[in-house]
Amino acid sequence: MIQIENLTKRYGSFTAVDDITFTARPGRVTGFLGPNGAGKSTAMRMLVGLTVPSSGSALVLGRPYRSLPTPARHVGVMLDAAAQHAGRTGRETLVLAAAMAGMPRHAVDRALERVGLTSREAERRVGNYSLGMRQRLGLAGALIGEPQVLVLDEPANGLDPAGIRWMRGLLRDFADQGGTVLLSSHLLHEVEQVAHDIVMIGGGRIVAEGTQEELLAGHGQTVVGTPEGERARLAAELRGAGHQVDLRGEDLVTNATRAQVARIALTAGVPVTHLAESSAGRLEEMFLQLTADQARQERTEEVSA
Ligand SMILES: Nc1ncnc2c1ncn2[C@@H]1O[C@H](COP(=O)(O)OP(=O)(O)OP(=O)(O)O)[C@@H](O)[C@H]1O
Repeated sequence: MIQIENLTKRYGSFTAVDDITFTARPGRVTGFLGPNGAGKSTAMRMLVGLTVPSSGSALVLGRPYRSLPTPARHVGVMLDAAAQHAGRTGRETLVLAAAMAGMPRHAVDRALERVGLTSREAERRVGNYSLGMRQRLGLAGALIGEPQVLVLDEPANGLDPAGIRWMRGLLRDFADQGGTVLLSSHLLHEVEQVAHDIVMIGGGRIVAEGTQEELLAGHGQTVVGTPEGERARLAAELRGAGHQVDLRGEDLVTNATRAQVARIALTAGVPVTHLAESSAGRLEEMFLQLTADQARQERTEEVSA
């Protein structure tokens, strides 16, 4: 179990992680999803005691990570697979990790086998590994202490499609055996494929949270186009009839069905220029919006720099 409560990190006047609260439960894979710069890595670093929070708390198995005795026996962590010592072989890297975790040497062979690195590959220097091999080695290091919890930052980075499928299976199996998995990703489809629960973060804040079914299901939304001058009136009529309404750019998006919208618009005498069922789920729309916002912000920062 991972419990994050009101966790915040400020760098000067900039808030990288802004008052986030969520729980990652045993037996489930929790996907921590957000565009680049959303605050995922900062939150994970706070979780494992590498960055000091400005406020709030992060507990793993009911305790701060730093107070766990032999943390690697409880929590497997992979934050930056590219940061491994390039001069060591894969096996040496794992022998060290096993020693630090107080695990016997045969744990190394078991970990190599679990991540699909051959003994021959394990004898090569990490500096000569592909990014995908480094990810496998990083995961082997995280698994070496037979932990109940995994904290993985972008674990699928650099893996080919077969590797991604393999990783998905491994993480699902880990959760099926009662483990807790928290993994971050900036790719919605990657998270969709593996996570039972999703926490979506943008600009340091949680913008959506729930089970995959709750968040990814099409929510029966209808997209309505009306002339600009009529939009507010139709929104008010829809809200008056108990429907939810969002104004998104030129469109009005509502949870009312097309038939309900048509009836209400007709009664109110509001012209409708188009009326369609939303093809994307709520999460996908929010995610695209977040990514677009982030890109806009980066462009603005570049211009003002
Ligand atoms: N030490 C630091 N000092 C100042 N700002 C920082 C520091 N670390 C992170 N940030 C900023 O905090 C924000 C969140 O960064 P973070 O690395 O947590 O995002 P992320 O969601 O993991 O993104 P990515 O997918 O690109 O790794 C970014 O704007 C980043 O520039």
